[in-house]
Amino acid sequence: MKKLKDILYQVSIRQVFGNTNIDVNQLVFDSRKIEKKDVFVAQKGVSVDGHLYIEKAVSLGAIAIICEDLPLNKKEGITYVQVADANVALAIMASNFYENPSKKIQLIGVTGTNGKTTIASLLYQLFKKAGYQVGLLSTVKIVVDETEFKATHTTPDSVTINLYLDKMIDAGVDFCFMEVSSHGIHQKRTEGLTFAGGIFTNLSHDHLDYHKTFAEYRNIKKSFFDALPKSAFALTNIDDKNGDFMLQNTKAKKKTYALKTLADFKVKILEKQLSGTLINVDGTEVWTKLIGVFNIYNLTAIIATAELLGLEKLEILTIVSQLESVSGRFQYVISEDGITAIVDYAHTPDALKNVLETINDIRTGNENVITVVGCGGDRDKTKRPKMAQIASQLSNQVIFTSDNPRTENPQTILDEMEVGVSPENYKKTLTVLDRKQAIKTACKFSKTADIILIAGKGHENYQEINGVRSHFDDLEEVMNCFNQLKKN
Ligand SMILES: CC(=O)N[C@H]1[C@@H](OP(=O)(O)OP(=O)(O)OC[C@H]2O[C@@H](n3ccc(=O)[nH]c3=O)[C@H](O)[C@@H]2O)O[C@H](CO)[C@@H](O)[C@@H]1O[C@H](C)C(=O)N[C@@H](C)C(=O)N[C@H](CCC(=O)O)C(=O)O
Ligand SMILES: Nc1ncnc2c1ncn2[C@@H]1O[C@H](COP(=O)(O)OP(=O)(O)OP(=O)(O)O)[C@@H](O)[C@H]1O
Ligand SMILES: N[C@H](CCC[C@H](N)C(=O)O)C(=O)O
Ligand SMILES: [Mg+2]
Repeated sequence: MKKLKDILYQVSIRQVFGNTNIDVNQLVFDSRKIEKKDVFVAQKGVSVDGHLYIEKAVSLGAIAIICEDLPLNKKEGITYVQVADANVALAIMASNFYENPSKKIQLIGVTGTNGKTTIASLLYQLFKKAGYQVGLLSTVKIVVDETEFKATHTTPDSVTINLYLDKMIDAGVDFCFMEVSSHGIHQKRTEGLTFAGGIFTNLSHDHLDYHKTFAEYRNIKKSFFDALPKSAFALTNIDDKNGDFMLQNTKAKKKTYALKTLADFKVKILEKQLSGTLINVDGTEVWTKLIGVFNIYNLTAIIATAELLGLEKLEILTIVSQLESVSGRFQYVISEDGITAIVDYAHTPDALKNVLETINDIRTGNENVITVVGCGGDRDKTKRPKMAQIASQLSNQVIFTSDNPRTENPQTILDEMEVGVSPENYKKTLTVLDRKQAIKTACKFSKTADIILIAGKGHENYQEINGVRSHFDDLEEVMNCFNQLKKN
């Protein structure tokens, strides 16, 4: 058992009622999960206020309450601690509770609009192949060296982060690569962690429902670099408009990577094919299975990171040529009749544009590009017309369909997308609400050499409609269609 006073170390406390020299069981922020002797941290959430559940937590056995606003009725025998910021307090307490695992590991955070999962997952692969024990906290999964766990968020809550970092310490992990989302930074999920390095990928339109303005979104990302310690490195994509801005106030060692601008780490693209890309790294030619200029940015970031973490250049380049693409990121299958289907997680305007430009770059000429795309419900609505315009502009045919409608009316989402299509592209577009049928339609429309892009859901193996998640897998669906075509 841990003492409450020990896990409160370095928390900014306003007032204490009761004894802090008490044994506590777990640190919990959801009253529904409270057990005897737990500490309940009340967070002012996005949809409800956790302070409303203080009494419930006490009735279920909580022995201490951490909150921003003290309740009027305090119960005898319960310790109440008023803190300046409950999210920050939770994160610091979570680090203390697990005895600061981030200090015992080389923790690298990856932030930016797109590319976080790709970079973190490739770094995981690279360091595993180099013989290290490695950890990964990503949108797709959490990995403690070789044991996989389900991920629910891109950046989990601070208790979950520290719990897995602690498991990593037990498993002898040397390096952990984690995605740092803007929600994560804003909700202080990464507060109090000791990072050995931070990587910035790029910044473009996303989450403007949550952050309201682009400047606010950008400043949140920057605050991650502002908080890095002097001992860490801060690696930025200097070709990105905001690459420089991110490192303006960091104390960490500033490092840059680029394909175009002068930078500490630079890579040149020599040849692009559907099977991979030939690159030049400081005079050495390397073949990679990764496709698309955006992925070469990701690759440059991982080569730079591996060097900054002390790996030998030759070893890095040898491993780079063996890296496999990440699931649901430009993952492709080719049918027996020679139709290519690409499944990609592009769910932002910039990502969709990059993927379609990549396809147009590697296509040979006469084939058609047929895109199946939708937009998620309960997410940034302003992405919708933009993504529809990009899809219709850069494809020969587009089928708009449902992504994860969540609690929204799927037809409304499609209507909001269609507003973005310019008149000259009207005839290219079609709406098929049901995603399975939309994929089938794309297959029916295509002939030998055509390319079908199924965008937005990548690795996801579910579709969320009205709070219910049913099994759905874009790759599985398109492969079924290809098999059906074969039979007919
Ligand atoms: C919008 C958002 O980020 N919401 C996150 C937030 O939830 P919330 O603030 O809405 O929580 P709430 O329901 O209002 O509850 C407030 C507090 O009361 C507590 N509570 C609530 C009910 C109750 O009966 N008892 C109780 O104690 C809750 O545990 C919570 O502490 O805090 C929760 C606990 O940490 C998160 O699970 C939840 O993620 C939701 C599920 C979510 O969908 N988040 C997405 C948007 C997200 O975070 N995405 C980013 C990636 C985005 C990207 O880069 O693409 C991510 O990092 O995953
Ligand atoms: N460096 C990049 N620049 C622009 N687009 C990219 C880049 N890397 C990947 N993409 C595109 O973005 C999609 C998502 O990539 P990835 O999953 O790596 O991003 P992410 O930042 O982890 O996203 P999320 O915010 O959902 O966690 C890919 O499927 C691809 O279309
Ligand atoms: N991390 C992103 C993923 C979006 C994926 C897309 N398929 C959707 O459901 O909108 C989000 O939660 O906004
Ligand atoms: Mg991700």
